[in-house]
Amino acid sequence: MPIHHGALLIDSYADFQLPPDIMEEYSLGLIGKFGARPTSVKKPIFTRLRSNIFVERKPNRTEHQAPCQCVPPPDGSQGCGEDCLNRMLYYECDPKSCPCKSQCSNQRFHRREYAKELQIYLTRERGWGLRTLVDINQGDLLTEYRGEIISHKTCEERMRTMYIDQKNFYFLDYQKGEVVDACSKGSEARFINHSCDPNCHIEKWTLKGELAVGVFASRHIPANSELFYDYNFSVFGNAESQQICHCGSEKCRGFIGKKPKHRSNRLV
Ligand SMILES: C[S@@+](CC[C@H](N)C(=O)[O-])C[C@H]1O[C@@H](n2cnc3c(N)ncnc32)[C@H](O)[C@@H]1O
Repeated sequence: MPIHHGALLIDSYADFQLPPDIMEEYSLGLIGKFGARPTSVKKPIFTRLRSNIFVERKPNRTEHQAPCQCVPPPDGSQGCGEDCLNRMLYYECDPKSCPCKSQCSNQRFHRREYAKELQIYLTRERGWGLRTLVDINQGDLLTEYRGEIISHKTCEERMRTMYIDQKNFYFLDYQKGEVVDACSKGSEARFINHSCDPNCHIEKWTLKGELAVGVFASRHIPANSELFYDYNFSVFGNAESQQICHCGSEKCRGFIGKKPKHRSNRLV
């Protein structure tokens, strides 16, 4: 480019929109502005993933999901509602074969219909948390919990080595024998804290032969509320190291997650 043209561009103003990926990271506060924090507190560092990484095996890739038997509503409204066979079984419809075509409402992960205005911010007693800046309706998909898919054996190994000094844990059960590890690579869902009276819950949906782990609103969530789900999944570490819960709800059980039954070092 001729040098004088560069100078012209620098001096001129033009509206532009950031690419969707960068815009998403900007609105989460991962770049530029960031939810309120003292200057001494560092931004959490992690690699943001757009899909899970399968560390020890190849992902299943089933291209075709059996079509449901829904009929597209003749008035053009959304199809594949509550009585869609795929929806009832927690399968997303295949965009190529769903009879409702563009009217299908059962492709939320595929279409990335996540909450638009989530923000990572520093809480008082729970470290970083995730909140919504807008009202959320009951049943809405908020975000997807992504990370590295590893076996329980690798998870235990990582806990003994890589994560030995970790105070925060970012694991979620994926399927039998496997865990989503969002410690160093994941999505904003890794910042969702535990509550004994949560406003969100986890649902696992099947999409092209693999699971998508979604965080859904369990009730109406007003703007500026922190998001929580119940970490009722696995026990990490031993009884002595079990973490005290600061969810602040009247139903608080005192500890995060399930109470360990015995005092060995174990996962699950
Ligand atoms: C998945 S991370 C959530 C994000 C984390 N707060 C952070 O700063 O990155 C889980 C960790 O957050 C903290 N945490 C989550 N819920 C909590 C709660 N109700 N009370 C106290 N700490 C909590 C615990 O240290 C837990 O191991």
